[in-house]
Amino acid sequence: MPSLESIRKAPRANGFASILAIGRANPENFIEQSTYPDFFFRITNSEHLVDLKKKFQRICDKTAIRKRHFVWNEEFITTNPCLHTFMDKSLDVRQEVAIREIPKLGAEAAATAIQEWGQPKSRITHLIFCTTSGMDLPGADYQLTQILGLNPNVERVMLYQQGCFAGGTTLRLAKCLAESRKGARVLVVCAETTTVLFRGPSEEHQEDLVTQALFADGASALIVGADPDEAAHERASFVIVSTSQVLLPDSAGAIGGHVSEGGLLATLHRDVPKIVSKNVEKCLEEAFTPFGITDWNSIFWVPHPGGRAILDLVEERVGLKPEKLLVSRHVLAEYGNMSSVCVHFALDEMRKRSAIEGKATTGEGLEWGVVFGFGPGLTVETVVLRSVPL
Ligand SMILES: CC(=O)CC(=O)SCCNC(=O)CCNC(=O)[C@H](O)C(C)(C)COP(=O)(O)OP(=O)(O)OC[C@H]1O[C@@H](n2cnc3c(N)ncnc32)[C@H](O)[C@@H]1OP(=O)(O)O
Repeated sequence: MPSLESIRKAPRANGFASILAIGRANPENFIEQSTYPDFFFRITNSEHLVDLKKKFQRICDKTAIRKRHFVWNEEFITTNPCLHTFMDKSLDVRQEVAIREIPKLGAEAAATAIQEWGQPKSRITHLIFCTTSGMDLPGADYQLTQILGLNPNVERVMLYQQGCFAGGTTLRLAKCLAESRKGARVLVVCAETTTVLFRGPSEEHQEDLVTQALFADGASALIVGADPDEAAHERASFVIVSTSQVLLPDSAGAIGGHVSEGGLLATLHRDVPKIVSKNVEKCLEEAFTPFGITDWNSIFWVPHPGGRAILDLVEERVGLKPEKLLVSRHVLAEYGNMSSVCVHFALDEMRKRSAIEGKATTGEGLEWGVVFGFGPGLTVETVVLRSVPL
């Protein structure tokens, strides 16, 4: 009889978990941010709120967002008057769309990742599905398993209602799963939609205008596994070296989201950029001290682009060269804040740009890099990556 110790040890992977493929998807429908204030006030019958519209225009102008994609369209909003007001009962309408669209959008991103990976989907052993949109039982993980025809014995983890830091959470969990069993291949899917939080403007709740100006719809998918099978042409883009999660001091209530009959109401305190930027260096020190790295311009950067002001203040406080945050700024500009999805888009963008620009590695020619997830709590996920040679 084998000993318990040998049973425990035998099936573990030898190496670090790596990202073996990245896929993404956005709904076809998109709206340019320059036209969004007119559109938003028109479709919610709010054009009489002239000053509020001017304020919304000022906010949209400052977001540094060029366009955002949405699963919903004008007809959906105009035919559902409960979405024109601030807090009418609207959960059923929102749920119906989110429960239908989230698995579909996720499946689209997953199909792209599986295609790049080039392996039979029967090799997928685990699924992590993450969304802040449309809770259901069985959940979006089940729906995705059905749509893609994954093995019924795929081991699923469903993460609902985590918020924007969860792009990092999924990397942390995928690393644990991939390294815990030889041959494990983890499909990570994040999918988000604003269907849950779209609402008409209100003079009494002007802070919600920031939410209406920032968030957007999209999905990302990764295949994560250790010990790439070179004979089968598996190839890593980034190695996941270490992960950590922390709650920031004095940040309670800074970012939150409350679900009620009126949908998901996000709260974003004005000080979010200040709180995040004040704490980023400590996160970096804790994550990189074991590797002897102290020059934050010597690593590649993939922070969640939660808002332009967050990126600006992080850049200023850490003393980063302007090119360090270009990839995150690009994702914010072209897609808006897609919550958990954003950092995965940024990783995809980074490896592709690095290849096009003839850089030596997937991380802009650098060896080490960091992914930051920021979200409710205020929670920060810090993920240390190693790039791979191109
Ligand atoms: C959901 C998750 O889990 C994780 C997330 O990603 S949460 C999202 C995190 N993102 C944020 O918190 C947004 C960060 N903020 C920003 O990027 C910027 O402040 C912004 C783009 C919204 C505005 O840019 P800015 O440089 O601050 O412009 P500024 O001129 O100061 O503000 C524009 C208007 O917005 C208002 N405003 C800015 N931030 C606000 C806030 N958090 N709440 C309410 N109003 C706000 C200002 O009062 C100002 O109004 P007036 O023009 O009437 O004076």
